Amino acid sequence: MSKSPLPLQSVSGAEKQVIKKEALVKILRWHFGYSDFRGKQLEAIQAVLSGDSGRDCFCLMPTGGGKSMCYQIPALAKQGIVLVVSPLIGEYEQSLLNYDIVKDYAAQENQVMALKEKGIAAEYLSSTQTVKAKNEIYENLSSGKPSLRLLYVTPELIATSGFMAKLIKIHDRGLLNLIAIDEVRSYMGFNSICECLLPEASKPSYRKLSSLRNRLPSIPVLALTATAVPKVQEDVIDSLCLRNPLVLKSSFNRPNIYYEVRYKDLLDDPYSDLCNYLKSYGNNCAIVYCLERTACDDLAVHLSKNGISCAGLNSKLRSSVLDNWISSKTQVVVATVAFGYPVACTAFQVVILLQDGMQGIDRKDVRVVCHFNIPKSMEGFYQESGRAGRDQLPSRSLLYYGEFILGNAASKKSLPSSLEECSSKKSLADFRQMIEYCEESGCRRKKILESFGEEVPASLCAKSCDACKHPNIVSKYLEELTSATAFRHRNGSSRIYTSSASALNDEGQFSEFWNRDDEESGSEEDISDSDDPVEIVKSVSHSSKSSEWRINERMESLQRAEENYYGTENSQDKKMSKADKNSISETLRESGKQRLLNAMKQNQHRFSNLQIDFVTSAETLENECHKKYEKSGKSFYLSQMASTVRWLSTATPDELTDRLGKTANISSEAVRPEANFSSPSSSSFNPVITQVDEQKVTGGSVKSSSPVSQDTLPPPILSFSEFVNRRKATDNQFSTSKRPSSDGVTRVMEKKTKF
Ligand SMILES: Nc1ncnc2c1ncn2[C@@H]1O[C@H](COP(=O)(O)OP(=O)(O)OP(=O)(O)O)[C@@H](O)[C@H]1O
Ligand SMILES: [Mg+2]
Repeated sequence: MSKSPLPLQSVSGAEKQVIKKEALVKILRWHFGYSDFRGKQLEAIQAVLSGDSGRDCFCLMPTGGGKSMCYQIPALAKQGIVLVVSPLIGEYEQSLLNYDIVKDYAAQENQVMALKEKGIAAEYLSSTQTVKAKNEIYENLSSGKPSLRLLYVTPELIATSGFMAKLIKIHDRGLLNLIAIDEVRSYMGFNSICECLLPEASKPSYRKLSSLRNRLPSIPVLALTATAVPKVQEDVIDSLCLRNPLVLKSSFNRPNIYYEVRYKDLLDDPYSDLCNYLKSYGNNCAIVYCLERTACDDLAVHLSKNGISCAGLNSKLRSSVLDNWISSKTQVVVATVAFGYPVACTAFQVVILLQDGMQGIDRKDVRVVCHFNIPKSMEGFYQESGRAGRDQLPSRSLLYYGEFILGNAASKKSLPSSLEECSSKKSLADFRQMIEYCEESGCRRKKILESFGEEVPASLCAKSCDACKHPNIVSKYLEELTSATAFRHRNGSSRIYTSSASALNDEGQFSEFWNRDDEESGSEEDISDSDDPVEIVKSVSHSSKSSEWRINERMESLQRAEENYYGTENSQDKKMSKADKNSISETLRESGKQRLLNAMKQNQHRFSNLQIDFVTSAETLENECHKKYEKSGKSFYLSQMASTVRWLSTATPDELTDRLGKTANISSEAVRPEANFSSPSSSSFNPVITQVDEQKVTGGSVKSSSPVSQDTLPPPILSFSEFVNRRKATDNQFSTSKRPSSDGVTRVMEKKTKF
């Protein structure tokens, strides 16, 4: 299917300066079949086509807003070529960070294919193309009358002298119309984070984009981005040397997306919750983002088991998975989330594709985008959730909020400290916005838009987020979450997870889940929100003054939560009057034990050398959860059970032994050295829980299944305040300079501590 461009004279308006709307709409209809321009498209197009040499333009439009059209129409409205620069990781960053980078760039390929299908002459130049294909493109460019209208290139190519020389030749022949720099945020985000560490000689190629302006001063530059916080906007204009650009900013509001957060801690089983959610959307298409590679795999298994057709993405499967997805054969794609910027997106091959590739892949009917883990930044979240509803039809963004990780010094490798500091500051601030999005009441949409500097009334949302639609329910969840957090602190667990070498799971990845040992040994100086040790290296800071305030804030809020908890403990009588309503039936307890037992069996490969009685151990852990319920209510019990099940999926044998030991003072049947329970035929896998009665633990430890009697209480576990104070004391012993007495947090802790 080939369409010849419309005769050019029909687009020249009577006024020489601006091409008339009607002429441009004609082109739009002829080539793309759309009846009119959207948002600021027309203004952008008219700006770059205005006058003799066009005007620079910086166009901020939401994901799916139709940015591509802003350079595709100019390419068809004027003889000559539009050069489109799309982001790709540079060689220098590759070698610096030693990442395994996927070099081909699906977005470019995809756009070019779509244009060709419409009969528009477009090509891309990338390292994945054959020499023959590249030569054909160059031949076309140097021919008397090139047929090419759009040429997509990477910033790396722009930076090469060979390509620049060719470009100048094209320009000198009067054939270069416009330079469009798409997804410009990617360069600038990277710039902001990492620029400080790059030696001058190795400045990445995106920095050399400014040379386009110097070498080709008469060609208008159109910069486009879907997300740009005000600071980034300034960066873009400066770095690209835009001259008096027309800045066009559309609202980032995506009115057709309903935003919702679900709290993992309050869910019985987030996996089934997600399955049910996706099922309720029938055969519609969805994307699920995960933090960890293993979580992707787990989720893919869960979804498949539940009859949801899905595919995880990895480098080998990538093309076929995407093909299937684009052609609607696969309903759900489970994807690993990226850090938000290309440099950090490359730990897994799939990520580049997701972050950048997905941007160009124009599947419009994604109805649900789910984040199974908290994204690293609002920008990333916006981009990813923005994959939903590009056809403007009602769609949903669902975020499962759970725990996050504090990385400690042990996880830091050998990145230059300047990088750590730069990336840490930025990532902490970014991450904080996401926590606020999840943990604060109030309109979610407003929070998203405010993070991009847009002031909007809450009424804008029109009840299309959970906080606006069900404010009471959301407040209740948040209250429960706060109490659960405090309660778990009282009982030795935390929603903040310190990560260290021991928190690495079998595959060398960081667990999302709490590690009790780490809490005592870990440093609270660093926050990492990464799924990969290499990423963590980048996202944490050694000296990390920048992260300290975050930690301080976090500690204070946890301490407040803890105090709330003790406050409510005093009014326990009042609470207990609701006991009936809150009561946990024996059936629920039995099913809880079964769940724990199943979780142990599922993870038996990790515990096979640990000679423990799974049935008794499950009972012990359930008792622990039940004991907590007695104090605080059913939701705590459910929350504890859910998090224990999740914890079992990542706990190391030592951690399990330790927890069982702490919980039940076990020295007896819960850990039986003589028994080998690694075989499925072993009696330890007998699922009949009632038999546990015969295996009661004696000798001062667990004596009965439930309820736990006073004399079987586990050894006391430090409260959060005790923990902080003990840390403080230890730190003071080592060095007074490490935690000076002027430390605001320490003083706050001292003042507030009740112990
Ligand atoms: N004026 C228009 N009328 C109707 N549909 C349009 C119009 N302009 C663009 N579209 C369609 O909207 C969809 C999104 O466009 P496009 O891919 O250019 O968005 P984008 O802003 O580049 O998004 P992203 O940030 O995800 O790359 C495409 O299918 C495109 O064909
Ligand atoms: Mg785009």
